[in-house]
Amino acid sequence: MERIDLLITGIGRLVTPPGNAPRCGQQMKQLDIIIDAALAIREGIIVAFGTSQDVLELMRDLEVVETIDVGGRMVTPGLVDPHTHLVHGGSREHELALKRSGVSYLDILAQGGGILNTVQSTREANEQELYDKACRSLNEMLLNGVTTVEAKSGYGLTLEDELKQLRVAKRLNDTHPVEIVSTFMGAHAVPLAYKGRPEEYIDLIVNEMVPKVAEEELAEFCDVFCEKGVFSIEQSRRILLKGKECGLLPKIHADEIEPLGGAELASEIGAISAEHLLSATDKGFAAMAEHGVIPVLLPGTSFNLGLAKHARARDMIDTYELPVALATDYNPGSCPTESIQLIMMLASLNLKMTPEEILTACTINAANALGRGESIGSIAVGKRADLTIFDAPNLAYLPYHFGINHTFGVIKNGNVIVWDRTIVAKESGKEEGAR
Ligand SMILES: N=CN[C@@H](CCC(=O)O)C(=O)O
Ligand SMILES: [Zn+2]
Repeated sequence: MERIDLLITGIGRLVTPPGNAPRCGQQMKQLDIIIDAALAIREGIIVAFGTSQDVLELMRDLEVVETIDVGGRMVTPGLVDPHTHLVHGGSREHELALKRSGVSYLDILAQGGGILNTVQSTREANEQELYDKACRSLNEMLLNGVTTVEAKSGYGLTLEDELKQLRVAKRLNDTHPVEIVSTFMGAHAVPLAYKGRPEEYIDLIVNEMVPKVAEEELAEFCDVFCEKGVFSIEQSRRILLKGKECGLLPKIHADEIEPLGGAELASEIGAISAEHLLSATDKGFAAMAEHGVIPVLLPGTSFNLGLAKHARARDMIDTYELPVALATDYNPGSCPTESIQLIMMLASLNLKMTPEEILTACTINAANALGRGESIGSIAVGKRADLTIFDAPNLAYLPYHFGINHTFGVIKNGNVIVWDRTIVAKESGKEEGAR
């Protein structure tokens, strides 16, 4: 008799974007909704879902090992956070007064603070300390309903310290229920030791760091902070093309503060995504649409930096038909929050995205920004059983009732990891190293 490992019943509302591909433009509003649903899982994979009546009929002759009733709650695909700086040492609350007095983000960096401050704390921390701190953040993300998280390096800025951050990310992936996707970001800032000699630091990145990270298979992506006073378009191109040559797919922090042309560069070199984009131009959006670059928007960062300007999500969706994704950008400087639900609220408030677009942006489009559209990001037969259970009557309730966590439960790889707002299991079905 065929076996079902977990049957989920009592789903008041099952909500998912359809398919595996990035959802562009008006497609972002189109979701599949099943009222009074059930879902069946075998070996971590969704094998059936539909109305309770249909699924229970299908289950009639099968051996069901475990059944859970979610009490009429709403179920969506597990949320995906495709842009974070998860692994780092220290925190930067001591810069708050400076920020509030009007000193800009880039000026704090130029004075040796900001990112460089966190570089110092990260270098001073050992792997266990970095692991423990990141693990606490990851637990917060999980409790918020997130099942996959991208994590960038970029607070080491020496070969050894970058590898240290990436090894911590790998260990988190091996031991924590949430899946971690690693990005090498040695080009996050020019370290103090190379002040005034950025080309020499870029030589180090290109000649030593990128090949070593690729050889040790410590990252899938390569990212650069392409910004005035940080890395120029030409420098970013050189680093990202080297990454691509070594098998690290390009991502880019693009046009966040100044319209340098990062969106155009992302298009030219075939980046999977371009992120931030507050100052990106129409030319940049058109190029991204032509080359299939996914915009990853980070409304928590513009909010926390107190900027009047926000990413032009409506133009990206309505005019350029881009597949917008959303992320926390969790980091100790510009966006110290793990809460994807706060980001959902800010996407509604400041980016004017609809609840349907927001769910699409946090699931299938975010999954595609990590090259994982085939396996996660939507509820479909054959996809991984990563699900979030919300204590909310409908999707609009999430950005509407803000400032609290609506996640009741999380299923990862078919295992119940969070139940009644509590982490109840430490394993996600990972084969190696699960705690
Ligand atoms: N903009 C560059 N990097 C991060 C901030 C990192 C930091 O301030 O520590 C970001 O994406 O916002
Ligand atoms: Zn970032």
